[in-house]
Amino acid sequence: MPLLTRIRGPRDLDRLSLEELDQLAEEIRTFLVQEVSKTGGHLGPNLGVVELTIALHRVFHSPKDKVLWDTGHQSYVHKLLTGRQDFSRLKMKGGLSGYPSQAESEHDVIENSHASTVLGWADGIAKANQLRKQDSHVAAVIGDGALTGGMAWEALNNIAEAKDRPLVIVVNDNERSYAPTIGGLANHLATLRTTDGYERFLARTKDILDRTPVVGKPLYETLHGAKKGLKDFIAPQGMFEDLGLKYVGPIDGHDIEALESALARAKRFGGPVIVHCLTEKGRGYQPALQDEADRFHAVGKIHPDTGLPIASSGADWTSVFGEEMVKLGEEREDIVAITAAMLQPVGLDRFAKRFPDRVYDVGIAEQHGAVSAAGLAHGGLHPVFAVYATFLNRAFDQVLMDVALHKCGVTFVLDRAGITGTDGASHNGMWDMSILQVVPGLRLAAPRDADQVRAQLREAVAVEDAPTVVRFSKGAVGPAVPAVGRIGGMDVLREPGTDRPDVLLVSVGALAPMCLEIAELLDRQGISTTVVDPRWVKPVDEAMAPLAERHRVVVTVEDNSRVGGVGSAVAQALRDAGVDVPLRDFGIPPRFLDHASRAEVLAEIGLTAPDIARQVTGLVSRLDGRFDRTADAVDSVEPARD
Ligand SMILES: Cc1ncc(C[n+]2csc(CCOP(=O)(O)OP(=O)(O)O)c2C)c(N)n1
Ligand SMILES: CC(=O)[C@@H](O)[C@H](O)COP(=O)(O)O
Ligand SMILES: [Mg+2]
Repeated sequence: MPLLTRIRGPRDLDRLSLEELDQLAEEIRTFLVQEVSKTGGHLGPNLGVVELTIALHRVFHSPKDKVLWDTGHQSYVHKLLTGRQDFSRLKMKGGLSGYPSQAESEHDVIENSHASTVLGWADGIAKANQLRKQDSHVAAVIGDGALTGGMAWEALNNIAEAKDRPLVIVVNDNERSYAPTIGGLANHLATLRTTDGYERFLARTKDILDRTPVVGKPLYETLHGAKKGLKDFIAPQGMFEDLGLKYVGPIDGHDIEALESALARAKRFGGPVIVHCLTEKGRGYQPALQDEADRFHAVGKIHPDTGLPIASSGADWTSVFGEEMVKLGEEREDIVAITAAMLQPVGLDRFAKRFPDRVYDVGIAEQHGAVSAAGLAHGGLHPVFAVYATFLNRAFDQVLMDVALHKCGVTFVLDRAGITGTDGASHNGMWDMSILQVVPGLRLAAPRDADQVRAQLREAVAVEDAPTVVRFSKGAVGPAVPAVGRIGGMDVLREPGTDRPDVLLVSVGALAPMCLEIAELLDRQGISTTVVDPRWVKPVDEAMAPLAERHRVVVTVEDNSRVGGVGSAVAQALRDAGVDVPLRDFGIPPRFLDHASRAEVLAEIGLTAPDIARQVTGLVSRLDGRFDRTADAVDSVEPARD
C-alpha cells in the first residue's frame, strides 16, 4: 500500500492529488478488510467513511482543529490517517482501542462509544473556543442512527441558538443504524437525500451563470438567495433550516472533491452549519453490502474473501433469551418487545419475525424506550425492553420516575451485563446492579445459566405492578449449573458437608461455575463452604440473614461494580437483621477498565477462583488464628478461562 504507508499524519494528505486520494481510499478499504477480518471489529461503518475521513482531515487541521466522532466505532480511518496503522491487536489488550482514545493520540477526543453525544461535546468545545478566542474549528461527525437519540436534539437546540459560533456538523447518512434507521427523522433525511438533484441543479446553474457576463453573478445570487424558496419548490423544507441551522447538502459522501468543497464552505461559514453526506455502510466490500441485517456493523473474525465467520459461536445468552421470548409471545398476546436500534444484537429478531406488530424499534433512544414502555404497560401490555446493560444507564431516571414510581409492569432484559472487555471501559455492563438497587419496588434477577434465563424471564413477565430486570453476560452461555437444594427463594448449588460450615458463598449470575471452583479450592484448605445462588438479587431474599447466621463468614461474588452492588445489599440486609457475621464482597473495582478480553480483565481485577479463594482462606485463617493454612495450595489451580 504505497500511499497509505506514507501517511504519517494528516498533513501528509495535503500533497496528494485527487487521483492519489482516490487511490489512497482504495488502499484503505483493502487494509480495513484484510486487517479487521483477522481481529473482528466495526468493518461496515468504517468502510463507509473512508472518503469522508480523508476530506475532513484535509480541510480541518487536527489536532488544532477538533474532528469529533459520535460513538466512535467508525474512527478506524481517522486512526490510520493520524499515525496509527498497526491494527494487528485491534480491541485486544495492549493494542489499538476500537474507539477514539486520548491515551493513544492527541487527535482523539471522545472515548465513550455511547451514541448521540458528539453534538453536546461539539457545542461545549465551540463555546470554549469562542470564549477563549481560540483559533480552532470543530467538526463533529454524527450518524443518522445517532441522530435519533434525544441528546443530539438537545444539543442542536443549543447550537442553533448561536448564529455566530462556528461549528461544522457532518451528518454521516448511510440510512442505517444496524438495521435501516427508523422514524420521522429517517424519513426526513430521505427526502433531503432526494434533493440531490437540487444541489446538482444549483451547481450547474452557478457554473453557467459564472460564465455569463454582467447579469450572471447577480442572477445567481438571487437564485441562491431564493434558495429557501427554490428548495421548498424542489424539496421539502429542511427541518434543520427550520431550526435556524445552515444546511449544505446532500453531498456524495464518497466524492472527495465534492466533500472537500462542501466542508471548506462550511468551515468558512462562521456559524453552525450542517453538511449532510450520503454514504454507504460496507462500501466496496460485497459481503458487507449483501448483509441485509446490518452491513457488517460489528463482525467477529471472518474470511476476508467471503465474509463468513471463522469461529462459529455456540449457544449464547442472547439466543436463549430470544427463543424464550418467541414462546412467551405465543402464550401471551399482551407481551410486546422494545429495542433501541439493536433488534438482532439483543436477540429480538425472531420475535419480530413472528410478531411484527408487537415489536417497537425506538431508534437509539433508550430514555424514550423506557418511558414508552411505561405507557405500553399503562395501556394493558407487558413490554420487554431488551437493551445492553451499559446503555440502560442513560435511562435510569425513566426507570425510576416513569416505570417504578407508577408501578408499571415492565421487564428490562439487560444483555452484555458484566465485563464484556474488548469494547473497552464504556461497554462493560458493570453498573446496573448498583444503580438499580435504589429503585423502589424493582426486582432484579441474575440467571446463572440457560435454564435460569428461561425461568426467570417467565417469573419477571409475571410481575405486573413493578419493573423487573433480568441481566446476563455477553457471549456463549456455559453448561447448566443444577441446584442441589432450595432455601427460601435461593438455590443451593453446593452443600457444605457439615452443620457448622465456615463460609456462605453468595454466587451471582453467570459466575456460578467460578464460585463452585472457589468452594473446591477452599475445601482443600479444610474450609467448608455453602454456595447459594439468590436468583433474584433484589430484593435480598428473606432467608439470607438466617442462613448467614449459621456461617462464620459471608462472601459475595458478582460481575458488577463492588460499589453499591449485591454485596452491599446483602451486607445491609444482614445489618438490618442484626446478623453480625463478617462479609467480604468481591466484584469489579470502581474504575474504568481498558480494553482486553473478558478473561484478561477478570484476571486483572482479581475476579478469579484462585484470587478469591486465596483471600477467603486468609480471612478464615485470621478469624480463628489458624495461620497454618497457606494460600500456596490454591496457586496450583489454573485460573478460570473464558
Ligand atoms: C446509547 C447507545 N445505544 C446503542 C448503541 C449501540 N450502537 C453502536 S453503533 C450503533 C448504530 C449507530 O448508527 P449510526 O449513528 O447511523 O452510525 P453508523 O454505524 O451507521 O456509521 C448503535 C445502535 C450505542 N453505542 N450507544
Ligand atoms: C459500538 C457499539 O456500541 C456496538 O456496535 C457494540 O460495539 C456492539 O457490541 P457487541 O459486539 O457486544 O454486540
Ligand atoms: Mg448510520
